[in-house]
Amino acid sequence: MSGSIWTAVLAVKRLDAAKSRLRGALDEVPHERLALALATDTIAAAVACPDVADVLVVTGEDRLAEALEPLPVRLVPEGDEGDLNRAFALGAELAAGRPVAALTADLPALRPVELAAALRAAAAEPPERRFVPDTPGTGTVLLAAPAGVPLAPCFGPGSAAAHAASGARPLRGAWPSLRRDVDTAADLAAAAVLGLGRHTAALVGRLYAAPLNG
Ligand SMILES: Nc1nc2c(ncn2[C@@H]2O[C@H](COP(=O)(O)OP(=O)(O)OP(=O)(O)O)[C@@H](O)[C@H]2O)c(=O)[nH]1
Ligand SMILES: C=C(OP(=O)(O)O)C(=O)O
Repeated sequence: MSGSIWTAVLAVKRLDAAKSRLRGALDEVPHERLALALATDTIAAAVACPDVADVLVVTGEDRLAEALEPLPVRLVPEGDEGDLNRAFALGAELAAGRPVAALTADLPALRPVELAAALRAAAAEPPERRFVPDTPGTGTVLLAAPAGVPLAPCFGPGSAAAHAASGARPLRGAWPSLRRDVDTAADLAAAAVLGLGRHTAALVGRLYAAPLNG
């Protein structure tokens, strides 16, 4: 199955609390701007994916509206208390009969063609929930549910095992830019090797550029 069929749901934590494991990793870079850039690049890649018809961003962060203004996304207010799985479930309820792809918003190297390939694999028969583990294999970057099937997200520490235990099937494609979530400075360096999206690159690209004279 291919074509623009999916509703992508991305969750973004409030910037003052987001990406706490990255805080202070790059002292020249303001932390909240970096957290915003990571999310913006991920969301822009989802928008550019040919298999995504609709992008919902669930957040309690007011500053996201301005940053995402140029992109055709729907912002869904999360309410006061942050809870990642509740945020994904809230977005999934608004998917209007489409299959849902819940994606973490910390994939600054994400290439739309790799997301498309994963979504096509997720749409294979039989219709069932499928997920893509992160590069280390313990977390989850993508959880996909067919139309009419509850998303039942189990994101959080150890979510790959939790999603498997919930009956979702892991997808085994390579998709390095999809699997490369950024939690730490080492993850950001690895994402830079893959190629950062333009918002993140504008902030940190020069820190990872290869020296000109060896
Ligand atoms: N809307 C919403 N998004 C969340 C929440 N918690 C995490 N997220 C988002 O979910 C994705 C994956 O979460 P994590 O990798 O744990 O990111 P994080 O919580 O910002 O990072 P740490 O503070 O280092 O744990 C990121 O895009 C976060 O912005 C939440 O409570 N609400
Ligand atoms: C929320 C998750 O991200 P991380 O483990 O990278 O915090 C997850 O993998 O479910």
